[in-house]
Amino acid sequence: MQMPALTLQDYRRLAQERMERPVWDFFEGGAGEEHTLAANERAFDRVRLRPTVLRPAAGPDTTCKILGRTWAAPIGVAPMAFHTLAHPDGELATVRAAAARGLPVTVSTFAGRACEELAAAAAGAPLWLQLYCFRDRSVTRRLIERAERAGAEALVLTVDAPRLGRRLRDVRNDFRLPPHIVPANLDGGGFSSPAAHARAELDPSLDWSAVPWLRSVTSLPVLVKGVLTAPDALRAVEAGVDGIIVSNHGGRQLDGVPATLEALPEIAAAVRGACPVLIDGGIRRGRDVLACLALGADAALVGRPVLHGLAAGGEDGVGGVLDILLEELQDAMTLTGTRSLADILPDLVRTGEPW
Ligand SMILES: Cc1cc2nc3c(=O)[nH]c(=O)nc-3n(C[C@H](O)[C@H](O)[C@H](O)COP(=O)(O)O)c2cc1C
Ligand SMILES: CC(C)CC(=O)C(=O)O
Repeated sequence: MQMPALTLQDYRRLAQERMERPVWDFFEGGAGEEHTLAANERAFDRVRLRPTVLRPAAGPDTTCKILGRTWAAPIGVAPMAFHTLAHPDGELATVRAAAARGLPVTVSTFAGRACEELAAAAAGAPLWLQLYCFRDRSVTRRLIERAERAGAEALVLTVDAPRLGRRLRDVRNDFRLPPHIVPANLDGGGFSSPAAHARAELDPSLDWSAVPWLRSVTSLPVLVKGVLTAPDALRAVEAGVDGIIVSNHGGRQLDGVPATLEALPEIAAAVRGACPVLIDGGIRRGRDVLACLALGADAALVGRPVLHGLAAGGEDGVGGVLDILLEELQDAMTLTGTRSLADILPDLVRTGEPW
């Protein structure tokens, strides 16, 4: 009998057993020598939690409010292309699993399932759309209109990808999507090589004027994803964004940029509550979420582990991954004497040597 998966690492192993090597490499890989990719996870190994004892915190309140909506916990699913590569149900399974737990999903521009069916599956849980800006802005505008009509609640503009990073695993594998894997919310073709398609179609000249442009075509809140420094965070606030996602794209863009957990404190200090600050990259345990909040984030988004759950068991697998994170977060809150997210203050963490 197979042992049940108890950690996100268990799900990672289960997924690897099931996936073909080039697809695994596309999911897992990062840019260049993958130093930043590794640093994202390693940064959490330097965190030391400082519990407060004899402050009963059983059944801690994990709920949080982001952009006026209550999330069951400060945990969401980061946008990732082509969940259909991991499981035929793709994003439908992901959204169902997250929504059943009161958690939000950000759907990628390159989602493999239609945003209308995803919005229906979200059944009232928040659903956001991630945007890549195309050279042909009418493509982006049509995508926004479609998602808005379907019920998407916010737009997440990815700002760290004027060109796609050098993902050497994909280059070596000459990675191609199988013909049946296509972005369900985009028209046209030429999608088989994600790298070549991105190079040809995404707008390399995107600048801050994208934010007022988005405002002119939609009334949805706009977040920017991919900010790593305080000056850029301040520019984002000046541009009037509704939220900032501290992200290095899971180490897939520029190798050599810092781990997101390292970048977070200066950004949170600069933003000073002007808008929500979210983070993604390397979050693999419930207590990692606690560390993100202590260092200034309002919520944390999880990427690859969701694809691992999906590959291992479809909707149930994603549910399993999210349940582990939720239970580990409750565990960490109870054992640190943290009754609600308001109790999570910078003093909860110190930095030490990696475990
Ligand atoms: C397979 C894969 C596809 C991704 N696709 C997108 C995408 O379409 N748009 C985007 O903004 N970020 C994309 N990302 C980056 C994630 O949103 C996120 O920043 C990153 O995966 C978080 O790190 P983690 O995987 O360590 O949790 C992708 C990441 C992976 C692993
Ligand atoms: C299809 C790609 C542009 C999406 C992706 O792999 C990424 O954004 O990391």
